[in-house]
Amino acid sequence: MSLRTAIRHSRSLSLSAFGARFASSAAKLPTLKERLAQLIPAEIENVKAIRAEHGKKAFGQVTVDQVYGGMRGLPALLWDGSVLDAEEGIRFRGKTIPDCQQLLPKAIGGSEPLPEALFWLLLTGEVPTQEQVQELSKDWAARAAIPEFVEELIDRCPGTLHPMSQFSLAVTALNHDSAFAKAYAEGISKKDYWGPTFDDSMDLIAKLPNIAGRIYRNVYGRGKLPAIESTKDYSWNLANLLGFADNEAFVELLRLYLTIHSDHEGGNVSAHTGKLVGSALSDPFLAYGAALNGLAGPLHGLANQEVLVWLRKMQGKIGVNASDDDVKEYVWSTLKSGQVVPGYGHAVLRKTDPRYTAQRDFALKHLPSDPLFRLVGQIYNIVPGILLDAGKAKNPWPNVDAHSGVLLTYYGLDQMQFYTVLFGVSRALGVTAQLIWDRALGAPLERPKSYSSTAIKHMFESQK
Ligand SMILES: CC(=O)SCCNC(=O)CCNC(=O)[C@H](O)C(C)(C)COP(=O)(O)OP(=O)(O)OC[C@H]1O[C@@H](n2cnc3c(N)ncnc32)[C@H](O)[C@@H]1OP(=O)(O)O
Ligand SMILES: O=C([O-])CC(=O)C(=O)O
Repeated sequence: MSLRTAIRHSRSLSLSAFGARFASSAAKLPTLKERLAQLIPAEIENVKAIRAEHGKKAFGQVTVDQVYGGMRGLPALLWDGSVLDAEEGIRFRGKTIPDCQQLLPKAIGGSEPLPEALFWLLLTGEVPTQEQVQELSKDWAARAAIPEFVEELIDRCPGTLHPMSQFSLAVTALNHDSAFAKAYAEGISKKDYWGPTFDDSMDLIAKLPNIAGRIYRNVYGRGKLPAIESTKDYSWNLANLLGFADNEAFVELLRLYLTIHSDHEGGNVSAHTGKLVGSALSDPFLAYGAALNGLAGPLHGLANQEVLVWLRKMQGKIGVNASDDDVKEYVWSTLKSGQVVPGYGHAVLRKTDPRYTAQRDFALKHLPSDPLFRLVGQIYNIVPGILLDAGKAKNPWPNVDAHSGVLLTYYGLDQMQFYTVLFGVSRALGVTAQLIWDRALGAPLERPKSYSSTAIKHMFESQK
């Protein structure tokens, strides 16, 4: 088959064609791994064709300011699961959040998308059937148990150790049973890397609820962990492990939460870290442990904790039904003391984050008169103007973290230090999806060039 025919062939295997072919016999629907195995050869050809045609073309200039400025806007990474537009926000394989809410399979009686479906979409670019999603839920439930020594490791952590540190410790320790590390040690061929990477990724995702639940119950004294239920979906099981499955609205919130926090293209700290560490052929557990350490920073995933801490401090200082003027004064005092307003601003986005909007819509539906939700809305009307007046932030609008904590708090999950763990459960979907593709496409070791300030000066002085 010629290159072009192969690419055309891969495109023609769109969901509809594929679905139609298998519609006659539901039993023949491929599993996620089988579907990936079908997609990989054509995608390898697709990438070859892109490189053959465009490989020597330039995106544009790299400026010295970009080197000093956190590489903003530098085109440097391949990431297939999602692409971020500064104005519109995220699209998962071309689909907006409202598209996903409409198109992805849901739980029976539910109205939010299932994160299982989002993972399928991220990996394949295709919307799975209800049945494929159910199979994935079952598969993850079957893989959910964590080794006893990891349970002991978590149990021995002092309650004062931040839940994110406990989370990253436990995820790193899962590398003990890595299929990829074992296969590599046994001399697996490069072309087969993706298989054990897929298996590890599925194990990792499946085990995160038990890890998160155990940390939550240990740190906050919530008693014994229930067993995973194999007939329930991933979010229900996570809610159950945390002790909130009785509340169907909370389970729906988790489904939405895990879907929208999963992926935000490749350059954010957690995604890029996972990809970078994976490029050394560290297995998915090691790569994701590293990603979690990045997510635990206050300018990234920890901002969801910081928002709630900040809101509570604000309420402590100016009361629960404060006037706009009091809120304004509090925001200015935050800025004047050299701190950031958590939950506002973004490295790429220049408009309100659609993940914020999705959570606001959820709040309007489920908790419209909650006082903390009202405060979040009040702040939305105040902070952007102040950040614009302050004149530094390039984006004065709220990001995803400005809204998540208020929803969790409403349902009784008010332990703010735990919030980033939930973010970490979700982000595993996006990071592992790309790790699998990276290994399938033979992505090389990442190793960009660095310069010292002296070298930069010399380079341009010698050009004068
Ligand atoms: C899931 C996520 O990771 S979403 C982001 C979560 N993080 C937060 O919400 C923390 C608050 N926000 C911020 O700190 C920033 O907006 C970031 C880290 C998200 C993005 O940083 P950058 O891309 O560097 O933002 P930007 O180019 O607009 O920064 C320019 C200046 O404005 C400041 N600024 C940006 N956002 C804010 C903010 N929310 N409050 C106060 N100052 C801000 C920056 O600190 C920077 O100041 P400096 O020149 O003194 O260093
Ligand atoms: O894109 C970013 O830099 C940060 C972010 O919102 C995310 O990772 O979800």
